[in-house]
Amino acid sequence: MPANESRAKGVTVRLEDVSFDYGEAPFRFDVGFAAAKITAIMGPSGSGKSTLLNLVAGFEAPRSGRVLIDGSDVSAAPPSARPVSMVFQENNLFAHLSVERNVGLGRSPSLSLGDADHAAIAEALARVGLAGKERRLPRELSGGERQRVALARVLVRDRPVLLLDEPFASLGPALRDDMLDLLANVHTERQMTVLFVTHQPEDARRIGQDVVFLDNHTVAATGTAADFFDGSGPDAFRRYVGMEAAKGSRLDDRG
Ligand SMILES: Nc1ncnc2c1ncn2[C@@H]1O[C@H](COP(=O)(O)OP(=O)(O)OP(=O)(O)O)[C@@H](O)[C@H]1O
Repeated sequence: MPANESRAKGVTVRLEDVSFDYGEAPFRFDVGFAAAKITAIMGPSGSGKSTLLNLVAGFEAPRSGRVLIDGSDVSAAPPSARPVSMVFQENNLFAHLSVERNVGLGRSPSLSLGDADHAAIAEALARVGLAGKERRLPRELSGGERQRVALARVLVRDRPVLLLDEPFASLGPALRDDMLDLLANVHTERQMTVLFVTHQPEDARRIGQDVVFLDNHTVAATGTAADFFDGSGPDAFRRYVGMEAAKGSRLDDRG
């Protein structure tokens, strides 16, 4: 994209007295996310992290309350009408489409792409280190490269809010570090508002500016990453991080 073309900067995201349920124990979220920051969303398995992202993305609708993006009520808007991109742990790509076309979907869902679109796609693929792999199919890429394609699609889509649901969880530690660096650099350039679900305290600490900690289908604590990680974070969070660290060391023992 030419330097003078305007880019979407991060905007605030707010769940205002949102309630939701899948027919069982209800969720309740009343929480705001600062514009242009990376917020790590953490919490035990089943606490509601993916559900929260799905409410922001529009894959689920609140029973009551409102989802506000940049102050506008998007509660009734379908996902495609929200200024949001989302990257999942895997399966972000269409298996039968080339890298280039998978990224192109971020510009045009019908893949009607003009010269400017092709230039933006090439720039994004170069940015994530995939120049030369445009014609490959997803199965011809490594797991890390597939997540880079998903990130390139986010870049060409250029929405002000980026939702990441454990995007690097299936990658090994070295690759994960590379992806975190790439994400941090892209965030510095684009300044989008990032909601980043992760089970890895070290990932949250490395790129998170704020932390939202969920427990039992609701927000148990919020604060800056510095507050959470300097030892003064909430008790429930310290217990959770202790449990995750213990799990990690058991895995290391096995490896
Ligand atoms: N589509 C669904 N239908 C019914 N129940 C669901 C559905 N999706 C999630 N749940 C339930 O809602 C609760 C919260 O799930 P959610 O995926 O939001 O948790 P999470 O914090 O992201 O967990 P994890 O860390 O394991 O990914 C869980 O008890 C889950 O079983």
